[in-house]
Amino acid sequence: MIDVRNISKRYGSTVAVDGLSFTVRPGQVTGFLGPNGAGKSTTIRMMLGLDRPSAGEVLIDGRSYRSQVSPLRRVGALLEARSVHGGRSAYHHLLWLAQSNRIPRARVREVLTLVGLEGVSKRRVGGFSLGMVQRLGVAAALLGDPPVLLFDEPVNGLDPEGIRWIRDLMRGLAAEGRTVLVSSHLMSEMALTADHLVVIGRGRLLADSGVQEFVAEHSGSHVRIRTPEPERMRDVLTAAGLRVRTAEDGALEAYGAEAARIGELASAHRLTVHEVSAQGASLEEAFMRLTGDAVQYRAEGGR
Ligand SMILES: Nc1ncnc2c1ncn2[C@@H]1O[C@H](COP(=O)(O)OP(=O)(O)OP(=O)(O)O)[C@@H](O)[C@H]1O
Repeated sequence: MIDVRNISKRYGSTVAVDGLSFTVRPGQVTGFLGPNGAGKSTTIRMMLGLDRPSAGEVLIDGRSYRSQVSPLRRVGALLEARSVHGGRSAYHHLLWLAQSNRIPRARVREVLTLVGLEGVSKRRVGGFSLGMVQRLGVAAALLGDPPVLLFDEPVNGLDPEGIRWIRDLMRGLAAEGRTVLVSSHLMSEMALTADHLVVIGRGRLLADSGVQEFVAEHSGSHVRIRTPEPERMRDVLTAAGLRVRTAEDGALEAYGAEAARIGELASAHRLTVHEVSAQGASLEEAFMRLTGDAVQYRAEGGR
């Protein structure tokens, strides 16, 4: 379990993370979502003790990363743009990591097989494709068989097969009871991978909920109604407990009921309708709406 307690991080006048608190629980994939520059990487770096919070603390299974006795056995991480010595073979890269963390040599073969690199383990990493480098990064994260795993934008630059592989892997790790946190700026990807979402913008918490709840609360799906009697229609819908707003073109938008129910209400009150249509909203739109202010601020404030 990861316990983020009121952490903040300033870089000069930039507030990268601003009083952030949330908990990442075991047995599920938690998506850590936010637009570019929201503070995801900074938060993950603070979880790993690579950056020190200006305030607050992060506890992993009750202790800070720095005070873990065998960190690689407690927490595995795949960071963005990781640098691997290009002249080394995959095997020697992992062996070096294993030996410096007192992890048995046999585990190197195990993780190479786990990520499907056993056939190329003697090749120089410098000649690896992005997908292979990513698999090697995952192998390193799994080396210490840790109960907690952090993945920072793991699907960036991967082809569809690689994306599916990472997704299945993360779900498998969570199913084994591990704590899995994965950052992304793509809502659509998280909807397929995560069970739980932590959404941040401008370094602040915007949402912390199950994926299903998030969809129900933020998807904004509604029914669009065009009628020559909008006032009366609005009264009928409101009386039936629905939330109604008027769109820019004068049509009504009703939230909280299916199109069929609205058709029935109109018919029961002898209201003429010219259109009753269900309007789905994608999760991506929900995410954009939620983080819109944060992004706008960034565009104005610049980096
Ligand atoms: N070392 C640093 N020095 C100065 N500013 C930094 C540093 N690291 C991050 N920042 C700033 O902190 C803010 C948050 O950056 P961070 O990389 O954590 O965001 P992110 O959500 O991971 O975004 P991205 O998806 O673009 O990586 C940004 O405004 C960034 O410019």
